[in-house]
Amino acid sequence: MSERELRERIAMHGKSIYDRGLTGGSSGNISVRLPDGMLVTPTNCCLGNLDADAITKLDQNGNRVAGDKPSKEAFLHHSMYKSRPTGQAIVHLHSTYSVAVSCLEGLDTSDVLPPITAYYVMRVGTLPLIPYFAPGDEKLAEAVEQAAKVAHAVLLSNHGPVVSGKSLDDAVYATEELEETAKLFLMLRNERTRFLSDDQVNQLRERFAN
Ligand SMILES: O=C(O)[C@@H](O)C(=O)COP(=O)(O)O
Ligand SMILES: [Zn+2]
Repeated sequence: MSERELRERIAMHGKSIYDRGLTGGSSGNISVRLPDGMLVTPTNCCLGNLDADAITKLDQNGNRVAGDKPSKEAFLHHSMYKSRPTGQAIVHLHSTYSVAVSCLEGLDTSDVLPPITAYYVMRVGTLPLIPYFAPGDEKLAEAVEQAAKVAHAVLLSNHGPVVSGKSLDDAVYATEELEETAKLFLMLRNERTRFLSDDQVNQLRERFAN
């Protein structure tokens, strides 16, 4: 895809995400890796109203070469790309159910959500919980870089998900699946639930490795 097409695709996904209430106001950010840097949404912009030409282009050192002032999480995206060599895009949202889960006590911090459905295992798999740091804190980027060595999706405590994918479409779809699974998790919290077995999960992981 050309840079122009990628810019338009970021704007298209941003609008779709915003219109469905998956992130509100000016929350969330999206990036796509380029051979010579990355495209990232500008800071304080509404994902529902992105101007493709204003999307920021950063070089490999994080210097702005085009577009508006970048997201304050641009260096977090940069850190995640370092740990995910096959990652081509990253999506960060304040999707309500995922954020709700990120605020719960007593989570398994190595893998927050249980294997409720096959599609969750296929699209997301493992979801480490990152300790709380303020948005834009460099320590947040360092923590994500470490966790992203073993998982392509992470959940920021009291904040929201950050998901990388082999394409922008993949990153968006995985973030949406994470949100649906967070919703199911909360719905099922007080129910006796049959999760997928270890064997079922391992079979899915072998067939659909991320
Ligand atoms: O939660 C935050 O402040 C950021 O993580 C965020 O979602 C939006 O920040 P910008 O991309 O700088 O607008
Ligand atoms: Zn955020």
